Formats: sequence, C-alpha cells, structure tokens
Amino acid sequence: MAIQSKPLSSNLAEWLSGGRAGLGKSSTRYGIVVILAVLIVLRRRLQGILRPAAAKKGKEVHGRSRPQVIRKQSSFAHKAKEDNSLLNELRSKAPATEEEMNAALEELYVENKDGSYDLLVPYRRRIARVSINETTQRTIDENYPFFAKQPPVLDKRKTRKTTSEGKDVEKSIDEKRLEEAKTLREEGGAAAASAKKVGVNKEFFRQLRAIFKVIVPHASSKEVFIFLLHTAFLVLRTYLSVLVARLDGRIVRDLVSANGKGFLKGLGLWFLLAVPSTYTNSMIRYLQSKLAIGFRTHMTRYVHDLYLNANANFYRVINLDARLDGADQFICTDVSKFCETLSALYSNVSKPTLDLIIFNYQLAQNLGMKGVLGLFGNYLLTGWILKKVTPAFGKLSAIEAKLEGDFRSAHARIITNAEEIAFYNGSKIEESILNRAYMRLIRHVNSIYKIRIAYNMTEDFVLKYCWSASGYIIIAAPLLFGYKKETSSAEKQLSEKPTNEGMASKTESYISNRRLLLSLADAGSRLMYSFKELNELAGYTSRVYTLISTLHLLERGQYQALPRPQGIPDDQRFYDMGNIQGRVLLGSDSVSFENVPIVAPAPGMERGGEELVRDLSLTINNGDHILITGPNGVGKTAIARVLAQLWPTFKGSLKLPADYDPFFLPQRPYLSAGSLREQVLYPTSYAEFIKSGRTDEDLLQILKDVHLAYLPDREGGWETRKEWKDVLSGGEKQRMGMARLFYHSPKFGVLDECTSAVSTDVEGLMYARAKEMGITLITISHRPSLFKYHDVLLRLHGEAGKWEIERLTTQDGQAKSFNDEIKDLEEKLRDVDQWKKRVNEIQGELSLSKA
Ligand SMILES: Nc1ncnc2c1ncn2[C@@H]1O[C@H](COP(=O)(O)OP(=O)(O)OP(=O)(O)O)[C@@H](O)[C@H]1O
Repeated sequence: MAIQSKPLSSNLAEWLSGGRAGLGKSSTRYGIVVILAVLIVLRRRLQGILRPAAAKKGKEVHGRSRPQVIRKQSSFAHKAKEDNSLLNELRSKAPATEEEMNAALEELYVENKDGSYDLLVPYRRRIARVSINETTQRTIDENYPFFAKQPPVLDKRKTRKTTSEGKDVEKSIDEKRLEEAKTLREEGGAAAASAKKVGVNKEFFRQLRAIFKVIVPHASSKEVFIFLLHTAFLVLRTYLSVLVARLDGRIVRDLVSANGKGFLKGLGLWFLLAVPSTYTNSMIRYLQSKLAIGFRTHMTRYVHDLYLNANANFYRVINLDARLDGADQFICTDVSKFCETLSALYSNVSKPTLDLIIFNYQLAQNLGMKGVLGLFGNYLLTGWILKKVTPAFGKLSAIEAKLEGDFRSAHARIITNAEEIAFYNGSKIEESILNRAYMRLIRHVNSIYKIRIAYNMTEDFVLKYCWSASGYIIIAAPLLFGYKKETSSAEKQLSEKPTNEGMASKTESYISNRRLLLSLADAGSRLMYSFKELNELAGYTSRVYTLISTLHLLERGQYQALPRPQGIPDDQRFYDMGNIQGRVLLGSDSVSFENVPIVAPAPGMERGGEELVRDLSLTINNGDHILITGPNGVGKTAIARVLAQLWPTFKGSLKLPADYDPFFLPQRPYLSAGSLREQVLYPTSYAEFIKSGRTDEDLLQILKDVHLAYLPDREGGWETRKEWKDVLSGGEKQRMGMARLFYHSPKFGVLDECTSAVSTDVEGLMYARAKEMGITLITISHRPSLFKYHDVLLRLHGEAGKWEIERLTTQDGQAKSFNDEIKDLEEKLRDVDQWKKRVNEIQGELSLSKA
C-alpha cells in the first residue's frame, strides 16, 4: 500500500486528512503541524498575559531589610514619606521572615499620584503589590438603572383577595407592599423569598445582562481576551476530537486488514495527537478557572466599593433594610458560585453545541440526508422529554444558598461571642441551634438528591441508551434495508476494491461513525447537563442580583418603603424608611437638633419605627460639653446614631458644622485585625500615619495619657499582630478607645459609655485630658461622677419620649458646687408632696369607679 511507503509526516497528514471520509479541506493535511506550532507560540504569550498581576509587573516586595526599619521607625517613616522608599528598600527575591512579613504587612497600601493605590498582599512569604482602582461614582451611576428594579417577591396569583361577599378582587398596591414585606420577613430576605420565582426566564436574562456590566466592565477587559482564547481552545478541542475519530477508524481498519506497519504508525500518530489534545484540555480548564476568578474579582471589588462606601451600606443592610439576609454569605459564597457556574457553563454549553454541529456535519457526510433527518427527529423528541422531566433546579439552588448562609451565620455568631457563651455554659443550646440550621440544610440537599434520582435516570436512559440505539439504527439502516446514500467518489473507489479491503473500509467507516455517534450522545448529555446548570445559575443570578441591586438602592437612600397601616389613629405618628422628611444641614457654627424625633427604625415592619425621644431640640456649641443620661433602652445611644447619620432624621432638622468630623467611641470597643500600632491609629492606616509625620514617640505619649504605656513592651513591640479583642482586658480595650480619641483629637467626641469598665480615677483623668485637648464632649453615661466634666445635662425620661435639659455649670462656667446641687435637689423634693397628693387622688378615683 502506498501509504506504508511514505514518510511519517506525510502519512500523518494523509491519514488525518481522512482520504475518503476526511474533513474535505486541503488545509487539514497540515492540521496537526499547525496546531502544534500555534500552541508553542501561544504558550509563551499566555504565560505573559495570564501571570498574576504582581508577578507581571515585577512588583514583588518584602521586608528583607526590615529589622533595621523596625529599630529606626521614625527616621524610616520620613524616608518612606518621600517616595515609597520603604518599598524600594524591601524589594528583594528572598522570602521574608515572619517578623519582616508582619512589618511589611502593616503598610497595607501605598498611594499613587493618580489617586489609585497599590495594595500590599501577602503571598507565599512575599508581599505582592496589586494596583487597585476604586469603582468611580460615574460607573456606579451608569450601572444604577440596570439594578434599580428589584424582582417582586409576591406571586401574581397571591395578589388577589376575597371580600366579605365572597368576591375575588385585586388587592391594593399598599396591601401588596405590606404582604410583600411580611413575606420578606418570614422568608429571610428578598433573595430567599423571590427564589420561588427563579428559573430560566426573561427576568433571569435581564438580571444576567445587568451583572455582565459589572463582571466585564469594558470590551477591552482582560476577561474578553481570556474568553476569546478559551473559545479558540474549545474549537480546537472539537477539531481534535474529529481527528481522533478518524484515526480510530483507520487503526481498526489496519487491524482488520492485518496491516501491522500501518497499525503501528497509527498508534504512533495516536500518541502524537495526544500531546495537543491533552494540552488543549488542560488549557480549557485553566482558562475556565481564570475566567471565573476574573469575574469574581470584578464583582467582589464592585460589591466591596458599594458595601463599604461613605454611607456605611454595611450598616444599612443590617439595620435599616430587610431585603438582604446575611450579606457575608452573598459576598463570600454566592458571588464565587455564580462566577464558577457561569464560566463552567460557557464551556459546558459551547463545547457540546460545537460538537453537535461538527459531528452532525461529519455524520451527514457519511450517512446522507435521511440519516441526518433521523438524527434531528431523535434530538427533538428526547429534548422534549427531558424538558418535561427537568425539576426547578434554579429555585432549589437559591434556597440551598440561603440555608447555607443561615448555617454559616450560626457559626459566625459562636466565633464572635465565644467567651460569653463559654461563661454561660451555653454549648448545649448553641449546638442545638447549629444542628438545627445544619439539618434544615441537609434535609433540603437530600430532597434535591432524591429529585435527581428520577431525573438522572431519565437523562441517562434517553441520552445514553436511546441515542445510541437510534445511532445503531441510523448506521444499520442502509446496510440492512439497502437504501443508498449519495456516495462520494472516494467511497465509490473503495466499494469497487477487493472484498477484504472493502470489508476493512466498512469496518473503518463503522468505527468512525460509531465514535462520532458516541461523541454525539456524550455531547447531548453534556448539553442537557448544562441545562441543569443553567437552572442553577438562575438561582445564583437571582441572589447576586439582589445583592448588587439592594446595595445600589441603599447607596441612594432608597429603603424598602411601607404604606401607613389603615388601622392606626390619625394623630399617631408613623415613621417609615420610605418616608424620611427631616433635613441635615451643613454649615452651622454648632451641632443642633431642631424638633428632631429620635426614632428606632423597624425595617419591613408594618407598625413603623418606634419614637424614643419626641422632637428633640438641643444646641451643642464648641466647648459646651454635654452629658446624656437616662434609664436603659431609653434612646441615649440612639441620639449618637442620629448624630453619626447612621439613623435617619425623620423630621425637623439636624444642623452640623461644615467641617463636622466627630469621633465616636461605642459601648463595645472594636479592635481591628492588625498590629498594636494600628489599634491606636484606627481607622487611619499606617500609610496615613507615616504621611502625617507623627512618630511612635507620639503614640507612646498617648498611651501614657490613657495609662497603657506598658503595652508595647508587654506585647513585644508596635508591630506585634494578635487577636486584640482576646488579649486586652475589658478596661484596657476601653482605654485603647480613648487613646484613639486622643490620637485623632477631633472637634467633637461622642463617648457612649466608653469608660464604664475603667476605674473612676483613671476615667476622670482621661476626661480632663480630652477637655484639655479642646475636644467637645458628647458623653452618654449613667455615672454621676462624670457630671463635673460637663456643662449641660440632657436627661431622657422614656415616658412618651420626654426629655429635659439642665445646666451643670453656674453662670460663670464653674461646676455647680455641692451646695448648688443640694439646692436643686431640695427644689425637686418640694414637689414630692404634690406628687404624693396626686397619686392618692388617682387611687381614690380608681376605687370609686370600681365600686
Ligand atoms: N439597630 C436597631 N434597630 C432597631 N431598634 C434598635 C436598634 N438598636 C437599638 N434599638 C432599640 O432602640 C432603643 C434604644 O436603644 P439605645 O441603644 O439608644 O438605648 P440606650 O438608652 O443607649 O440604653 P443603654 O443605657 O442600655 O445603653 C432600644 O429599645 C433598642 O431596642
């Protein structure tokens, strides 16, 4: 045979061009050679393009010379201020020690001149430098219209009610909204409640389109390039599959015709083809993961920019709105699952689709028109059957994600409150709570598995067995029933060859067609599997969309709005997050409340927010230290929340100075993840500290003022990184809070019971120091010992939101003496007789009415 006498390369081309049943194009002759060449060229380019950003920019840095830096922190700080010389100093290839890593980690980021910043990320004992560009307000505004619409929670069928006469009427919009809020509350957030409606429908494609604005921000994004490359590899894989099918047939032909040499060559080619095939497969997987990571990075950064924006959306999500339940689960898990499913779906859909087209084309060449019609009839029928038996996977996966979130947050609560739970010996009850959350999740997952049994059986039966059987029939029909397809000239030649060779050719043709049919069945089942994945993607899409959409709405102060319930009297106030009428005005000389009710918001509750303090009017001038006092739960901290603009000003006006930048010290001191130095600096970063020109000596002086000067020595230096909330005692944590106040030295300091665990003598010294520094104190406390550090007392009573203001200093600014205080108290005692008289009167009236 001519083929046996030719050199290997030409044999390869000829074999793979397929002679009689080849791809029919001369270019395929050199297919393998071209593929190999392309791959070799691409390999180098790919490495360049797909390498992590830090490595690409050659920006790996770490703390090689850091020990000196630690010793000479202050001189180094000034050096670093000049032009990132710290980073230049730290740049080296050798891995850093733990101490060096900690020191370099403290940097966190380096600001660039164009407003962007380079984040310093620990990575394999080195610090990688990643450029971060925050999402601009313009991009957020441009994307807003795509996310402004939230999917309705209520099903249309449920928006009808029956009147007393038994008539079925449409519900009013208000009633629908109230019912929707109730559904949200019961189901635990919009994503969970609207999961009932999730599926591959118009809404899904609308949401996906909106999300694409985030995950592929520009046509020139790196993901577009990865996507194109991925597509090229997918096409290549299909092309290689066809070549493998051809080669398979040839090898069997040589076996049947006992052509040993031809068989060995075929085997050699088989291994040769394996090289690009395996490379292509692993590149497809790699690019798919790369795409998923790219999508996730875009989305996570976008979500973080919205979540941690100046309006404190992270606070609004939890306290002022009921649409998102467990934002951490959305951001950490759902975003990742969405991105992975989306990128996997692309290769899972495109590959079998491409396979179906190419294999069908190939089979059409081999089997003729009738065979193709048979195949298509088969597809339509099986497709219809599978559509009928496919369960609502989208809805199921959205519910699963919600239950996963519940389980995760139950665990998070234990981590946050470990000590308290341990003191209460609460393991048993906490375990029951955890187990219950887990069992709810597992029951749901189990029910999905059960649903899948029947579905997978049908899918396997239809795609593996029915498709193969119909494939046999289509191949066998011309042989058994003798109908002739349009034969190519190559086939005509073969059919005229002697019987042995004709038999071998028939075997070859059968094997090739059989392989193509098997690949076709495989492609079909993968496509069907993708449909299942598409449904799951719909579930994740609905959750991710709800996350981004809610953050967009909250960013613009658009809360979930509820109508005034019909049952409440006209004179009763109704505070709803959708109806905020108060104003916050900047530019005044002092901080002043003018008829501002202090209201605890109740997101998603029909009764509306609860009024804690009625129409507060109060002016706090610079240097007018004010103490707010009153019983527990009366609304003292609530005033601080309104001052911080965390809670809305529902009515009246809140006037603030133009440069209003108060510092709040909450009841529970928060200690961040970071070094000891960062605990004092919080919330400013180390980079800003360096920029300010202040030094560790300054920080030590501050620690002296709060009686914590021993800490750097005790904890092993300023760079020590620990879980500070466990390391410091209650009083130490509060004193650290005061240290932060002194470091920032603001005009106004809002101190909410922030020294309740500090001994009275040290507390007094700290208050005196704060006043010395010119900080105007707005203190919330029950401790009478603090009266003497304040000028004005705001006393909240709690009954019907009553409050009163009292001066604690005399006209000349002196603290009231004990004599003054006694006089005040005696004045008050004078009223006691009247109050007693009134109590007797009321009791008398009550006993009369009973009689
Ligand atoms: N995030 C919130 N959402 C809704 N209501 C809240 C929220 N936080 C607190 N409340 C409610 O507001 C009321 C006032 O709370 P606040 O924290 O202002 O009390 P307080 O006067 O500071 O009490 P204490 O002296 O115990 O600290 C309480 O009834 C509380 O249940």
